[in-house]
Amino acid sequence: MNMSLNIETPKEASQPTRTDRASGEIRLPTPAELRASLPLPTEVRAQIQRHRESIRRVLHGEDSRTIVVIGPCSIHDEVAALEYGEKLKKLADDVSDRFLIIMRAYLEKPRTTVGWKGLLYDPERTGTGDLNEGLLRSRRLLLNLSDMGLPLATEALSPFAMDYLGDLVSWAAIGARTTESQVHRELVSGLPMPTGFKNGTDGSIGPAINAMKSAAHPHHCFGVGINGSPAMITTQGNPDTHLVLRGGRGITNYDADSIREAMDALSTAGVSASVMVDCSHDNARKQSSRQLEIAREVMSQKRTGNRNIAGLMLESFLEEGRQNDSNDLVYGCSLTDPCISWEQTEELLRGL
Ligand SMILES: O=C[C@H](O)[C@H](O)COP(=O)(O)O
Ligand SMILES: C=C(OP(=O)(O)O)C(=O)O
Repeated sequence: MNMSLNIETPKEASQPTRTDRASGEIRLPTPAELRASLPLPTEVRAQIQRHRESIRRVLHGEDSRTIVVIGPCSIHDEVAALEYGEKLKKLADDVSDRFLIIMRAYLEKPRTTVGWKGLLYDPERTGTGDLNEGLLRSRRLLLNLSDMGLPLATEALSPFAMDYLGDLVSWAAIGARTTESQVHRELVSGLPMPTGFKNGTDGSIGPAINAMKSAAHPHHCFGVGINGSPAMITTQGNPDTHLVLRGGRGITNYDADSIREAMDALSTAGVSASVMVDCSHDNARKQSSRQLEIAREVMSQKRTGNRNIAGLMLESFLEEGRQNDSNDLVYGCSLTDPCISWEQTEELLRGL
């Protein structure tokens, strides 16, 4: 029996027939258009390939250094982000014998309910959103940070965003709220960079381990082609994923027993046993300075033999803490989760 569908293509473009609750549609550039207007220079492309390869080597145990994914919880002010990047680059060079430092350049924020969703969605934070401007400003910022020689990390939240920005990213995260989503697992399966899956917001590591298995596989999935048309995307499978322990439901999971348990579960599942500890989020219970003791505790576990601890994640900015959005913002202070200050960051990383 012939099962092929015979769908007649309309000869003339029909009127939009939205019957759902979406009430607005504004054209965006295609990924190819944005990349052409803000191109990645050849030497920066080669540098990003080298960064990704260095991260892979740490994750696969061929380099004994510790990855440190560090930077603001979210970027709301490009000038402050660039100032932070300059300081971080200098520090990264000074401690490069022990640490492979990657800057958090987080442009999308997953929200528990509602809130500002990041520079990519709403660069002026007016609540009206402007993805056209957000795409331009985000890509420009990533280009400027890359130009300093820093490897960059971001959360891959919208399955579309990586087509616009992914060529500038050396390490990606799938957040606690999306680790269980098939769409995100398909996305990671096609990403060219090492990627960490966070444990769920309830603290469970099972969904992250399942995500690693799924993302290692090829998938066929819905996507948007580089020229902007709907496409079936075939992914190759990503062999460079790992677990990120971030605590959950107010319970921490950075202690030696939790890490051992996680490693046992990873090895039973037959996936990479490398873990990264997120010193912030539920591990720090939203108290930024707790990140300092957590980082020290995890590094001491690594020094006393736990070689599978491949990395740390820290939320850090120029100023300590967080602030609510207002007309009178403190320069270099987070608008989302609380961060450690630059002084605390420098003292921690030089001292570890
Ligand atoms: O990392 C930042 C936040 O923890 C995450 O975006 C959730 O934020 P919310 O609970 O304030 O929405
Ligand atoms: C949102 C983040 O983390 P999580 O998914 O662990 O809440 C983050 O790292 O910015």
